[in-house]
Amino acid sequence: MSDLTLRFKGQKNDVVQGVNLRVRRGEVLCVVGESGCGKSVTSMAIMGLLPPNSAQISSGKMRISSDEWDLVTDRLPAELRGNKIAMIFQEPMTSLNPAFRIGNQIAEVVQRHQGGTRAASLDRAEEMLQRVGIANPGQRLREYPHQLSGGMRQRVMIAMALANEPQILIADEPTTALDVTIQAQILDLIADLRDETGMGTIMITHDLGVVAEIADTVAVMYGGQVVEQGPVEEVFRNPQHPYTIGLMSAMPRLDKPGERLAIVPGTVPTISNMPDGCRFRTRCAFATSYCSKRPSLSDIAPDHSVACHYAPLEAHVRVSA
Ligand SMILES: Nc1ncnc2c1ncn2[C@@H]1O[C@H](COP(=O)(O)OP(=O)(O)OP(=O)(O)O)[C@@H](O)[C@H]1O
Repeated sequence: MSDLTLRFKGQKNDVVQGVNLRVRRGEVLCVVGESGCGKSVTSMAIMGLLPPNSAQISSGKMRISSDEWDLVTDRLPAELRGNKIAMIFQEPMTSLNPAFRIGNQIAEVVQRHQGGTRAASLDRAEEMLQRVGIANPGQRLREYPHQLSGGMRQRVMIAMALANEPQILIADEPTTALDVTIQAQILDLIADLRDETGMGTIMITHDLGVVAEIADTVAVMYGGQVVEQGPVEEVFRNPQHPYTIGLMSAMPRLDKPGERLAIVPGTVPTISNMPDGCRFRTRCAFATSYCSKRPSLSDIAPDHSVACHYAPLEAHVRVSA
């Protein structure tokens, strides 16, 4: 996705500004940042799920292999949704309809994209339930969402999202509401499916433990902008944007998954109070008047880019950040 910029009606600032995200086949890109930094809005824009009467997209293009569309004028084409790109949410009931048996819901999605008989789609639904680790899938097919536990509903939603082997999976905080054991199982499942099918995954999370466990690349968002992006080991080892350095300074240890982002001093300005230029400058210990000019995301190493006029930061600055 390139150059996504959007605002909500009545706001004088963009809530997402010039965001580029790229995920390759078989890779997991984790998008991290404090609450309200625009992670979910970005994924909803990709999926064409923002309310058209209140969200105004002023630029943005999507490309999945040879399919390209303009997010300003076009919504995600229905033939690609669920087929080339699928999304799972924190709350599975966003995707599941309480009134229908889960087998019928998965089969419906399969038949819509692959055609074939009802019986074949139900077979595929059963296979997918098995694949996501649900015991007695033949029996579960006939149950309604409310008959399943939260963890099972999450698996059903994943089964449904992956039934047509999408090339891109967007997962918005898929494990936040789950207990640690189920969380680990779901992450393993996503990693297995990525390895098996080569899908690219964009995972939105607050949890640096999840990032350390599953990400190949990471994009750090602040105030609706990507401020740093790169391979996960590189960004963890050598963070360069003062915001990323702040997040990492109280970095949870990799053996303690489940810890949330560190608190960076200060609060994110509201959209109407966002400063011009670098949006982090009101919280940045190193800001100068030059920072009222917006820094572009520039490479400081292969594949590692940072939106800061002063990157790469001198070592002594990074120690005191
Ligand atoms: N429909 C809407 N109308 C107006 N403002 C909205 C709407 N949806 C989201 N916003 C605002 O857009 C900003 C970005 O929200 P978003 O949900 O993308 O943040 P986030 O980074 O995903 O946060 P969280 O981690 O808490 O989910 C927030 O300030 C939010 O209040």
